[in-house]
Amino acid sequence: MVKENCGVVGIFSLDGANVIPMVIDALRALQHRGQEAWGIAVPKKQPYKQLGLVSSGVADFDKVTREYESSAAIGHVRYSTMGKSNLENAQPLKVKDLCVAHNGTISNAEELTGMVGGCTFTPQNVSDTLIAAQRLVTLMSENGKLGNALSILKNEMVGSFCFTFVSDDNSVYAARDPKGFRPMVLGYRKDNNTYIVASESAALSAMGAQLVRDVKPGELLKISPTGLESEMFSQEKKYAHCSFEFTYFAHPSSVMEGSNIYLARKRIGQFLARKFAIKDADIVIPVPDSARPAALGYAQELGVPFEEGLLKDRYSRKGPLRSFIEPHQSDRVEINRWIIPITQVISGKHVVVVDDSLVRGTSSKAIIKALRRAGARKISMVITFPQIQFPCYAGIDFPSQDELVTYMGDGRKYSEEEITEKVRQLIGADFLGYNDAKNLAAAVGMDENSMCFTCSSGDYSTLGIKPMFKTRAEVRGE
Ligand SMILES: O=P(O)(O)OC[C@H]1O[C@H](OP(=O)(O)OP(=O)(O)O)[C@H](O)[C@@H]1O
Ligand SMILES: NC(=O)CC[C@H](N)C(=O)O
Ligand code: SF4
Ligand SMILES: [Mg+2]
Repeated sequence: MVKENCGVVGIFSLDGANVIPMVIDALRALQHRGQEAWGIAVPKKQPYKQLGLVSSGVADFDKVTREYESSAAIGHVRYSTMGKSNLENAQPLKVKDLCVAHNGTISNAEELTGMVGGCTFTPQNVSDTLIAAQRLVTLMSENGKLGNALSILKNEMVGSFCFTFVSDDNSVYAARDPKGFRPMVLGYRKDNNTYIVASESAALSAMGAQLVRDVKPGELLKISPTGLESEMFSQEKKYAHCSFEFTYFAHPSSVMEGSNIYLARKRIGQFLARKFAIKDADIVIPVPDSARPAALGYAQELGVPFEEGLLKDRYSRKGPLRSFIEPHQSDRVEINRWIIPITQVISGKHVVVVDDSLVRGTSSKAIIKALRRAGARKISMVITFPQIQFPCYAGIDFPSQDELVTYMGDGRKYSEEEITEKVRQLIGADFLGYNDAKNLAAAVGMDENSMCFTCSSGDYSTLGIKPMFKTRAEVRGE
């Protein structure tokens, strides 16, 4: 029942400008966070929603801009986590007079359905966002304000959220969960006196807005005709910013918790080269696209030539898409099948191939096969994220152990080294090395204890649970 990482945006213009074109630009800039569906909501209307990429709706942009004209709006790009990847579950969702866009996972949505009533839970039909929104609206009718409702919901729910809301009374709200699992920033555009809240600063750059700051974990922002207001609905001090954002999810141009993602990835590569100094390598190549900055950092640190040895086929059916966030395994395989090696770069060489993560192993299996076909003499693979052995319940789409490449399934306890060796054999590399949490946090320049590493450590204390691992079939009903 757990996968996530959508992109959310909320915009309010104090000068009364029509913010719809800005929402569209922001959603396009957040496309890497969700490629299944997108939508926009304004006060007093049902949300506008479409399946597919934002760019595929280009023919309707003018019409949407006219028909949904508003100085207050929210938007969403979806990477489905609970509930089918269909139009009904696409976001924003509307409950009474509140529209909501959600990045995150409410992993105990099943439990919460008991509190909202009228909903029969099955992993196929439930949308955690809808359950959370229904619960919030109920809590608001009992307790008055959104801040009060969030301070209750945070104790009832397990998981993570960054919400943007637009209400029929013409206000935009944004809230970030108390641990700050998912990213969220506040921006401002001077020329039309407009505040923007978005998952990443890439969305601000896309519309010529300035980054003001990160939204604080546990903070609720309200933007209305009287301006910007902030209140804290939680006083939590121990944060758990998702470390996976820094290696894979976020856009390289974004600034997150004060660090630019491209530069952070380059440093992660440099630090990884100190951990695995493969001095007899002939070339260093990235797995396109997200590992590029890390591979560059790795190569520069080691003094080994950086080359582009693999290219994504951007003309194939799913060519421009990210494979990992596709909902179906067949599409993940298809995207990786069309990564083309350059034989003249690879042939006869000891290649260090750098990737940002090894989760289900779909990508590495395909990549190493392609490098062998292109005549690589030796293949060493280094991964900028630590070994993933445990499901994520706070943000990314691997809700079960059985879908992970590290899962051995025989009930025996394996050491990290033994698992690395098994995975190495499975993907067909000559060497496999994973980063570790300490090295990764040091490269980003953050305190390791303020970051989430649950999927590698198995320590679920930040979520306050001791999970009973389920299979993907049980969790997703697939
Ligand atoms: O082990 P896996 O389950 O295959 O997942 C990890 C791979 O998937 C991601 O790439 P993706 O194809 O999503 O796109 P990108 O690198 O171009 O962003 C990630 O960068 C790894 O390459
Ligand atoms: N990726 C997300 O953050 C998804 C939000 C929500 N859980 C959904 O399934 O739609
Ligand atoms: S468990 Fe892993 S993927 Fe999930 S939020 Fe934590 S670091 Fe990110
Ligand atoms: Mg990749």
